[in-house]
Amino acid sequence: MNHPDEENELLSRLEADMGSHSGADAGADVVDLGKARSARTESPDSAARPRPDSSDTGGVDESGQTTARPLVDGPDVAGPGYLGRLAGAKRRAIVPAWLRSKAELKAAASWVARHYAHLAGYHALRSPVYVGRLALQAPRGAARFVGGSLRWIADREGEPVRLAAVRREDVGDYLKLSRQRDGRVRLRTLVVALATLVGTITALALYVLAPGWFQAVSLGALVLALGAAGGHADAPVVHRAVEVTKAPKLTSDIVLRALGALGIAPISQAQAKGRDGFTFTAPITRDGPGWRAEGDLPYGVTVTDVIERRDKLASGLRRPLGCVWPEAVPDEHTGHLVLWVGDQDMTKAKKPKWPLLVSGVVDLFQPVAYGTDQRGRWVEVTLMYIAGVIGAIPRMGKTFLLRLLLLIAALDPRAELHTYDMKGTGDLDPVGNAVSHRHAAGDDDDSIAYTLADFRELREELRRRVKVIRSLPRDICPENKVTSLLADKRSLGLHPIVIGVDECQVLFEHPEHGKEFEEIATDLVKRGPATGIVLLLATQRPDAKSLPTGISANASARWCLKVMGQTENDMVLGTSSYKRGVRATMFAWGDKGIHYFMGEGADARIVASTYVDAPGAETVAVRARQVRQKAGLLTGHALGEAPEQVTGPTYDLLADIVAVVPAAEPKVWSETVAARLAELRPEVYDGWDPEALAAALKPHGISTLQVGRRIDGKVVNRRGIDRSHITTTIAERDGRRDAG
Ligand SMILES: Nc1ncnc2c1ncn2[C@@H]1O[C@H](COP(=O)(O)OP(=O)(O)OP(=O)(O)O)[C@@H](O)[C@H]1O
Repeated sequence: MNHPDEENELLSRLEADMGSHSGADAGADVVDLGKARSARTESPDSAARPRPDSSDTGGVDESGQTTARPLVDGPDVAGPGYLGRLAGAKRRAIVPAWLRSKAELKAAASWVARHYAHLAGYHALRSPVYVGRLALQAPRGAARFVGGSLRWIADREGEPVRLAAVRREDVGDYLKLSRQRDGRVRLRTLVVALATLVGTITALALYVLAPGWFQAVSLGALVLALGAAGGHADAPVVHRAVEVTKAPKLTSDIVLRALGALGIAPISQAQAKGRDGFTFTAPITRDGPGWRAEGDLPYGVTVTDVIERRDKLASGLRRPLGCVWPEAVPDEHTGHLVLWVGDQDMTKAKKPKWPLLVSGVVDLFQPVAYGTDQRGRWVEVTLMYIAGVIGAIPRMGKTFLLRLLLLIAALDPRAELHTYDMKGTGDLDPVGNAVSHRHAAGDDDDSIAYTLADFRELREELRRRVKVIRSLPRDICPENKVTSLLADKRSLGLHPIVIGVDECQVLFEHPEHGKEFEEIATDLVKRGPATGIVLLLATQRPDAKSLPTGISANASARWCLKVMGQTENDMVLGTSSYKRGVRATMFAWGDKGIHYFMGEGADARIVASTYVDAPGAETVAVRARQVRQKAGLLTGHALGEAPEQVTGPTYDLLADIVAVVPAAEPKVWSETVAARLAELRPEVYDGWDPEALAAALKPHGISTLQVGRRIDGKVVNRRGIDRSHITTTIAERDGRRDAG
């Protein structure tokens, strides 16, 4: 039988052959595939070699000239040489990863110890019941023993053969067998007589000589042995103490059976023809608490096709869905499948304890463990230099994940936290109230105003930081970004700022301030990471409205729990993630906290975030607060201080002027502008006169000028503004900002 790749190669050669003839008689060639195949089978590598005869390398055209057929297959020597192959070879780890992990070994050892301690306790408690049951079964055991011995003496096992000889009326055989039986019976009778004698003497000796306890033990052992012999197969005396989860060994047959059941045509067709439909490239091995199989799918089948049918794969493997994790290997071809089958469902498997739950602080510039992968190994995240997006359908663990990340941030005493729980259920309160510089919960007007004021402050802070970084000497700030050392220098004010917003769509969809929130958040996402400002946005409705594309496209860290469709998936995980097989749609409803994590240029990984409930979060936050208190780094909301800007929010004067002066009015008197501004935002502009406006415009480099207006036929000159000056200044400012 030909291998599929050989067949494909053959077909492409035939196509090439047909193509070469097409000039003379296009489409007229009839190719006998059967013959061609058998020719191919006879000479397996002949197709790859250019053949010398002219009929194969070309043809003869009408003018009698030989036409050279372009050779598509190279000469014999193909591919890298020995050294090249060695350089490109993939070395398997000498010590498997799971053996290198001390934590994993420790966990395994303690599981084994606890398992046997449980067994011992369970059976010790039930041992009197076991003894009673065995004693009850002992008479039956004794009867079986006597009956069995008598049958043995009488050579009952030979009886069927003797009867067969009788039926055949074969006198010779019968006599031979009878003689043999007589000899056997004599010998066995002797053995039994001797054993009975020895047994009786031993019993008598024990009765006379042995101490009482020894007699009791011996009698007990005899009764138990007879009890065990008298048992029924369907009524075991000793019951199971542990229902061991049946995690059968993953074999190649099981993998092939499961792949064959996926309904992927090329695999099914190959298997129907007696081939495997999957080529294992490495032996199936233990990998952490599970099995790992690796190999190539048939041509044209991608790992994505398998991931899409994860539920069918689980059915084929006869394992729970949470145990079955097909994955693509990023630097391999798209048909290279790694199948990891865990012993236990990922959601149910016991997770290691999060070390930060009980002790320790964090350096946000360093990676910090926040979850575990399918194999139970820690997955780390570096919260600095990122802008992150968390997306999921409701109730999958989005808020818990955001809170977990904020707890990590809280444990770096330098980090200034701004926490916004727009859902308003108080999920972020443990962090917010303990350590946050700014914190609000709910989507009422006060919370929105508070958040807006803070966002405006953050925008100013971002601008300040950009200037500070630009002004720092190269040797101190070589990469033009905040480093851990720079963050330590309090005089520079470049400490990490971590902003977490749950249900961020509330901000971006706000009828009045939505655009401004979007503008500031986009700026923070784009320029924040380098300046030490980290924005983490969580939403349960990842679409273009709730997560503006300027933000979702620029986020460098993405966490995607279960979502329902391709659009949401790609919105959170990045364009064409779904196509590449990174599909958070495959998570089951019960996969709470399980998500795809993509960050820091790394490929998507499946992670189960550490479960820290509200009391746990409170404990960690209290510890974080104590550390901050000691370092004198507790500020703002955590100290009970109200922000200064809430009652008098900062504003964008230039944008406001453009809003109130339409393009049809190129030049307007200052008093008109002031009146319109006061109408737009009375809390800010009420009481402004032309002088106040002129003073406010001065820092922007804009001065007022004489504007003449015809009133009652006379030209009246007053101070005013030229709208084009305002728009030019805005364009310059925004241009600089974008460029920055
Ligand atoms: N890492 C986790 N491991 C196990 N269970 C979790 C995990 N994270 C969250 N859960 C469970 O999922 C539930 C929902 O979590 P959470 O409130 O974070 O969801 P959500 O996506 O924010 O929901 P909503 O959209 O309603 O705000 C929690 O009550 C918790 O029991």
